Amino acid sequence: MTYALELKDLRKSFGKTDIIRGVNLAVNAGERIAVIGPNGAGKSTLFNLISGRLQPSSGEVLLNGQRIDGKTPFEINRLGLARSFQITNVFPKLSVFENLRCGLLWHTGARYSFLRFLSNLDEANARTEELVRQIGLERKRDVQAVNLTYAEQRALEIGVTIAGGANVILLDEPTAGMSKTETSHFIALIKHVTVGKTLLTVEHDMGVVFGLADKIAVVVYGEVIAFDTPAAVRANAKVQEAYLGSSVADAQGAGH
Ligand SMILES: Nc1ncnc2c1ncn2[C@@H]1O[C@H](COP(=O)(O)OP(=O)(O)OP(=O)(O)O)[C@@H](O)[C@H]1O
Repeated sequence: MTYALELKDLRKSFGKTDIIRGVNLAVNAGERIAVIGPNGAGKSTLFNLISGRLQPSSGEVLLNGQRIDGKTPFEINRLGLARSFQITNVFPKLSVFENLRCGLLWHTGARYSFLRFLSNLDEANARTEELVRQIGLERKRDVQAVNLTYAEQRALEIGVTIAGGANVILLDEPTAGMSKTETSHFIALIKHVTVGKTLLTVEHDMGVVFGLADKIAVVVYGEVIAFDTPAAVRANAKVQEAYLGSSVADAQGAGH
């Protein structure tokens, strides 16, 4: 069976310090995964290893069954994995529509051939209009990105991330900095635009985690100590002790 994303005994050391210590993870196509864990557990490092920003010390990363460890972020993106805030760019002076069309055309390789660019344009425009609708920014279609609200900018970033048609999407804390209302609206939006795609998020907000994820991967001290449904993870004694316990302790500490 081919997984959308598979990590095999993945390891990463910085100098003599082992940060990722033998991670195995197999994600089915179409699953939404939240990666959680205490500060410094290695979540961002894991995302950096998957997206090619960092090279593993050992182990394998497979995207749709194909080895991608050792490849550049650009090559990995071309193979169908998109990460927000890394590969994608929102250009402040371009409108919502123009930003989305750039993301789309960039991925279709239009920049290599002007003739191909022209022949693809009608189709690209239609697809871009659809993206504008998908991210709920129809009324802001022609507004420059710089003039959008914060939540709208984040929605646009998600739109640009999915514009290239990647089937595996990595999002770093997609709702960070949003109000409660914006957050619940945004969870619905993420669910909507990632239907049929495989999604991995790094997330600290437990409301988002339990609202969004089919499965949760709990990373503690460079290892995945649990990978299961939200209900099973919530009930997992090891997780309660290692992670949820510590966040209760943090919350209590913050109250003093
Ligand atoms: N380039 C690097 N060189 C050395 N150490 C690093 C490097 N990048 C990360 N680390 C260390 O690796 C550990 C894991 O960091 P990482 O950012 O992956 O954790 P995290 O789980 O994403 O934390 P947070 O939730 O705080 O973002 C930390 O101790 C960090 O200091």
